[in-house]
Amino acid sequence: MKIGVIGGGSWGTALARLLADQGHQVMMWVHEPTLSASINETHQNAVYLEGIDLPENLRATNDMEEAVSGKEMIVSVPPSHVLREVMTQAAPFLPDGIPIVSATKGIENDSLMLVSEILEDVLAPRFHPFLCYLSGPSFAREVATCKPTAVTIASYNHRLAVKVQQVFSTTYFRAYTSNDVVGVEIGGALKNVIAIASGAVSGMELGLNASAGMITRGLNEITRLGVRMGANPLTLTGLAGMGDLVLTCTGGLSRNRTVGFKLGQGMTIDAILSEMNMVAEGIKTSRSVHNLAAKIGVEMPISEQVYQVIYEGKDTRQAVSDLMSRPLKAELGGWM
Ligand SMILES: NC(=O)C1=CN([C@@H]2O[C@H](COP(=O)(O)OP(=O)(O)OC[C@H]3O[C@@H](n4cnc5c(N)ncnc54)[C@H](O)[C@@H]3O)[C@@H](O)[C@H]2O)C=CC1
Ligand SMILES: O=C(CO)COP(=O)(O)O
Repeated sequence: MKIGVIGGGSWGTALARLLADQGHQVMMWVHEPTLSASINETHQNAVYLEGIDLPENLRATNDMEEAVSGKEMIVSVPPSHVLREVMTQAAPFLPDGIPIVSATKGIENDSLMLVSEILEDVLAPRFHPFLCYLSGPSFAREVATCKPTAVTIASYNHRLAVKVQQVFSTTYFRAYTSNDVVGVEIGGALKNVIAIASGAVSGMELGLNASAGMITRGLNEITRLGVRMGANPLTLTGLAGMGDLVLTCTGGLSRNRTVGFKLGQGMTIDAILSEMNMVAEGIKTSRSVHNLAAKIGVEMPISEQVYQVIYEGKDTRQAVSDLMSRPLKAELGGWM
């Protein structure tokens, strides 16, 4: 197949490499003008996935038309804050009737839209039946080094999900299908916020009990929001929910966990961001969740503390103290 990948960050590059590894002709659109030339010359993405060799049938371009027109499948992987802008640029060149696979995780700040809602906003209705969402525990570097990985592909269109599942699955990459788009999206977006909290717990050296408590209560509030928005709670016990939450909260490769760890050690968010060239989606998502939870009346105590630490400069130890002194309650209240 001829496949276009929109977004040449670490995840776009890892997915493009996976597809090229299967023999497909892959053209990857990258934002930075100098990066496309360097990828084509060196067959490495030195900025976002250093040290990984890329096959010759993976090419990069800055020209959106070249990346999109004439393709038989599109993979959309920009960070969520530029997704609307980038896919608006791509829309005029999209061929009709081809799968559009989104792998971005996040919730848009001002509109509070999920990635699926942004894409449906930007793309004409005839493209909507061809949208699907790939999510789950999948560090780019591990996928790029062929480590066994399992993900979920969600779509309202079951036949499309099965088709895309077959295109992506390899001996080391196993995709499951789901019809729960909202559940898969909420899991992927919210785990990044909880990973910041979990990293902060480690940065403050609060111990393993606290980490396990944070992950479990994090899953509780993710499920509460998901169910309110129409998700199947079982989706949130699956790969795109608990799976990705555990990976991101515990894995050293997580950018979100690293941001939280540094906050827990006392660094300011500005200082942390000044040394990062990659995205930690949980930073912006915590702001969306703060507004979304207030708008629809869902209690999200951990996400709210992450918001206050990042956007209001609250001390991380005070945040933990505030969480521990909330009114006592039953474990399974709220979403059952
Ligand atoms: N890296 C990973 O392991 C995984 C990432 N994801 C998700 O994939 C999405 C993309 O993240 P990564 O590939 O990790 O990105 P990254 O953090 O590796 O790189 C940042 C990306 O943002 C792009 N960018 C920055 N400013 C831009 C602009 N103004 N216009 C267009 N593009 C711009 C850069 O070109 C680059 O592609 C995120 O939603 C992330 O949560 C999902 C699963 C795994
Ligand atoms: O989404 C991811 C793994 O599934 C990547 O997590 P980070 O963005 O925290 O690195």
